[in-house]
Amino acid sequence: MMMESGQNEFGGINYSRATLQQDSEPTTRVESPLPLSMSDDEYRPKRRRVRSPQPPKPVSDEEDDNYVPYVPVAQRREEKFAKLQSWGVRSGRDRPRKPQDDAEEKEAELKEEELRREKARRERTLLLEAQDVHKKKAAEDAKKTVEEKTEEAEAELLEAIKSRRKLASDMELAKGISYSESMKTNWRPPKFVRDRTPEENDKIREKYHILVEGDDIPPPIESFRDMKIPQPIVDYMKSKKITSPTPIQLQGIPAAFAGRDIIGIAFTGSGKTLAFCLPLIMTALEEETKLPFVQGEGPVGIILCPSRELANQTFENIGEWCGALAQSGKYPQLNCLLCMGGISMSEQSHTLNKGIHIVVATPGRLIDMLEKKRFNFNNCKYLCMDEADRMIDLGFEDDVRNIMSFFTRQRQTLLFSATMPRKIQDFARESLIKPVLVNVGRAGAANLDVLQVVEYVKQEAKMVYLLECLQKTPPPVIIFSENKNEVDDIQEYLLLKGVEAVAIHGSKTQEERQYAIKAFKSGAKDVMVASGVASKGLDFNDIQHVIIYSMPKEIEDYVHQIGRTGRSGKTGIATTFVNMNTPEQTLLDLKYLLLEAGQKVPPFLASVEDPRLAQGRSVTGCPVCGGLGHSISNCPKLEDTQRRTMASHRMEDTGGY
Ligand SMILES: Nc1ncnc2c1ncn2[C@@H]1O[C@H](COP(=O)(O)OP(=O)(O)OP(=O)(O)O)[C@@H](O)[C@H]1O
Repeated sequence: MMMESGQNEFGGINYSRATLQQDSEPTTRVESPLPLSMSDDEYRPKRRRVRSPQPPKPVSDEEDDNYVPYVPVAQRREEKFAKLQSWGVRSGRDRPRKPQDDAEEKEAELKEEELRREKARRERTLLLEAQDVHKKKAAEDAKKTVEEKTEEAEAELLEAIKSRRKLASDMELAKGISYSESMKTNWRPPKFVRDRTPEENDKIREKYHILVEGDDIPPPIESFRDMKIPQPIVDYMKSKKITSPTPIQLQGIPAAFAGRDIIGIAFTGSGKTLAFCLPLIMTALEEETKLPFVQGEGPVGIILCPSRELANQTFENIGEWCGALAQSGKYPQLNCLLCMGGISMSEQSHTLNKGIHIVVATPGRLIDMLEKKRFNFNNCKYLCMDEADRMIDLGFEDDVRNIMSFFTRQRQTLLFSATMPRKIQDFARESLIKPVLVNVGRAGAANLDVLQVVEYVKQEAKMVYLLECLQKTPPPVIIFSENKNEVDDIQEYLLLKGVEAVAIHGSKTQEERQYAIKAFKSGAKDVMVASGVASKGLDFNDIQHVIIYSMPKEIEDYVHQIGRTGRSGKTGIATTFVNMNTPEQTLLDLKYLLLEAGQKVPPFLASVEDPRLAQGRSVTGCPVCGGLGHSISNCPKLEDTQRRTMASHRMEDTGGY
């Protein structure tokens, strides 16, 4: 049915935006929206008002109604003069002039002239001043070095990408809820520690190369016993050769016990897991001791991990420590739930049917469980993110905010990683409450216990050379490749050559992934070929050798990959294959990382020149990815983020296809 514009099918008026605007702004011409199928030429609005018989003028209704024809000024003056004459009013023109009138008129004219000149003078001065400012700025710009100009441009770029929302739930952001004080706990350091002077504390930190930032930083404590950790856990750790805390633990654990939000950065294999799990176990123990949990209660805290493998590993660690507590007979049993894709929750119904103290989760499954109300966060007060830079970066940021929205009270937030670029650190600092930053070594630096060997291997020679390379050390060995198909090809080749190899990558089923990890961890298989999945946080026993078959674009990934060896004070080797397919910038990142770690730089890598040095610029780490070989303007991670963002916008624009 054809309808008149402005009318709906029931004869009523359609209050489109256009009509509403016309009502409120009668003098403004408003374009009516065109029906999608019509062009401008086709569209002739039908009006309900009766038109005048005159031909339409090319103006809008309002102009039409109020139209006053233009009369030149001179003509208007003449008409006014004629009108006054007809009323018998004598104008100045025919009135006899007195000398006094002439003087007054002259004076007025002079004044007017003076005012006009003054105005012109002022305008000229303003113009000159503006020109002066412009010239000065141009001169200043000309004086700036290329370095200064580039730095300015990069600062602008950094500022532009900084504009992300605070890491808090939408509700907290909307209601402007922000907490100013850290969480209160009952834990106190022993008296001899409390009595230390700040200088004494600094000396201890210096001894362990611990850098700290923040207000009222809790003191470092050099023994687990002095941290007041329950004896059964201390004994259990001893059985695992964990006798004294590592640097991240001796500063991180007291800070977490004191209820502080933490940004914890320490190299791969330095014991971060214990640093964030122990405080949660202690909190859960305290709550359980006060009032035992029953079905439907808990959790007290959650640990978020970016991958299923890492979640599973952390869950197993917590299970062992809680088991040690319960087996002592002196402490209650604490229940921990693993919440991740790929496992059925019915498998864990025995835990769900009791009170839950701790949840270890990947974001997606956790959100799903919370939405289904399988448990809630009414009593949850501890949120830790492992590999936090990965969690905050890219895809997981919104999931994390979503998870935060299930908290109904203040929480203690802890972020841990071996790599934490400045951009993420700044962002985290803004989002946490009075955070303590604990930094052991440069964020993103390689573990010094890993001997890094970089070899030039032609693309076509890689596979054959791999076999030779495997001879460098006894097993276990991990081989990393960036490409899933390549992972499969390498495994197939090794199997053909009689090497016991398993493979793991994102396209494998959960069972296949679990089988591969189990077989490798138990020593049943000598070699694991992996894509990025296995690089972050996985703790395999005594890996002797990591072979990086294809160098990752992002240097952070390289740091995590070589970090699968040389863990908990042991040494290991990492061999990396590069060739002319490796981007120059990646090579430069690698070169600086080797130099920083005091490793041998092979001649072909040493010859890669840094264009920034030719421009007279200094070498500073990229704030987005921490790479030392490039600046923010050509950061591969930023490019990747932008590509993904654009792709997701395109998906949204096309309704997800
Ligand atoms: N105080 C300690 N003394 C000796 N070994 C320890 C100590 N704390 C932890 N470990 C052991 O060190 C290994 C590495 O620990 P963990 O996995 O926590 O490292 P990480 O810092 O999280 O590494 P990544 O950054 O790769 O995740 C583990 O096997 C752990 O049992």
